Amino acid sequence: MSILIDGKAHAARLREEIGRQVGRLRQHDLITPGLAVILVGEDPASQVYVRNKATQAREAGMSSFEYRLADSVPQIQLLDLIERLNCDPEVHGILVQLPLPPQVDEARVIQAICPAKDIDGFHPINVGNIATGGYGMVPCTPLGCLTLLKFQLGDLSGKRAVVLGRSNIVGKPMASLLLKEHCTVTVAHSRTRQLEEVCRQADILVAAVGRPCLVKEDWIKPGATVIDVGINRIEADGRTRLVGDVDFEGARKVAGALTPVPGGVGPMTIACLLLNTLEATCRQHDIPFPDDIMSLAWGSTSAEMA
Ligand SMILES: NC(=O)C1=CN([C@@H]2O[C@H](COP(=O)(O)OP(=O)(O)OC[C@H]3O[C@@H](n4cnc5c(N)ncnc54)[C@H](OP(=O)(O)O)[C@@H]3O)[C@@H](O)[C@H]2O)C=CC1
Ligand SMILES: Nc1nc(=O)c2c([nH]1)NC[C@@H]1CN(c3ccc(C(=O)N[C@@H](CCC(=O)O)C(=O)O)cc3)C=[N+]21
Ligand SMILES: [Mg+2]
Repeated sequence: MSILIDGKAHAARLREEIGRQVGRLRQHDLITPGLAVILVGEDPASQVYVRNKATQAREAGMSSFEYRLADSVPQIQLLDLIERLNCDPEVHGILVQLPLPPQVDEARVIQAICPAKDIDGFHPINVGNIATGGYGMVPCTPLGCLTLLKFQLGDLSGKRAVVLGRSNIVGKPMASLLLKEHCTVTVAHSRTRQLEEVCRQADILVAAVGRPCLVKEDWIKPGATVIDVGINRIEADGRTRLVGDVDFEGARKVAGALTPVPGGVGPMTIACLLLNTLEATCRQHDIPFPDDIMSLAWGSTSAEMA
């Protein structure tokens, strides 16, 4: 049986540490980190995430500003709001929940966000800086995955990593981060041939495809570390249930360690969003922050703790 990587517990620890740092900022520097979240439309799942983000931001001592816009909102109105938030000194981080409705140009909206306040790490300036080895905001979901991987495995150098999915918000930045950690990285997607064989090579398998239970037991190399990013709502026995992109019951027979859904990557995504907001706040006020923001995320690895 494999080790269960408890993302929920990790995220709670990380949020506590963030809360302490926020307390310090408020007391010594009289600054309260502020997070603005924009939600367009009424997608129920998105509403849950936005609510969780706002609640957890407040619990960590941050200010949270929520903007709910109608599905039919004209693009110019969204761009105007972003411009206002860019100039607002009480807002240190801006997140626009994706996807956006068809009348809105997603790339245009992302580029409107001031890169220093782009806590999602989606702005081309941040993407480019990360890809070329410089400083940039790191997207929250891949950062959460990397944090869990480093906790579980310590040094990732030389490991074979397979990232399943190539989206701008998960797959591509995940591959970029793993490469930075000196993994040998393969990115697989819907056109990949012999997908199962490719996956079976992986010491580290990150699944981010949005296909319920796609990854089966026999796609996994025995002992591999499996990170399941997928959040899929399925109907089973007349009720909806949340499942990942990995067949959990099968995978736990062969994997060395794996993340559950729920309780794995999801909570880490939100904790990393708060971490990015804290970091953005420090940078905007010229307050020193640990060079390696990860040190806050993984104070100690499981190997060190054992
Ligand atoms: N836990 C969290 O915090 C988060 C979870 N998610 C979840 O992660 C999943 C992925 O999200 P996202 O990256 O936005 O998804 P996208 O739909 O943007 O991208 C999916 C990727 O998977 C590939 N793919 C789809 N089907 C297959 C298949 N059968 N075989 C191989 N590759 C396939 C696609 O290939 P191609 O490019 O060729 O089309 C694409 O690259 C979703 O379930 C989403 O809900 C997302 C963000 C955060
Ligand atoms: N600009 C932008 N940034 C994002 O980071 C972003 C986004 N848009 N659009 C949607 C996806 C999805 N996402 C999740 C966040 C938390 C959970 C989460 O907390 N999940 C809980 C369960 C929550 C539930 O019950 O639905 C868990 O896995 O345990 C899931 C998914 C962030 N995303
Ligand atoms: Mg997408």
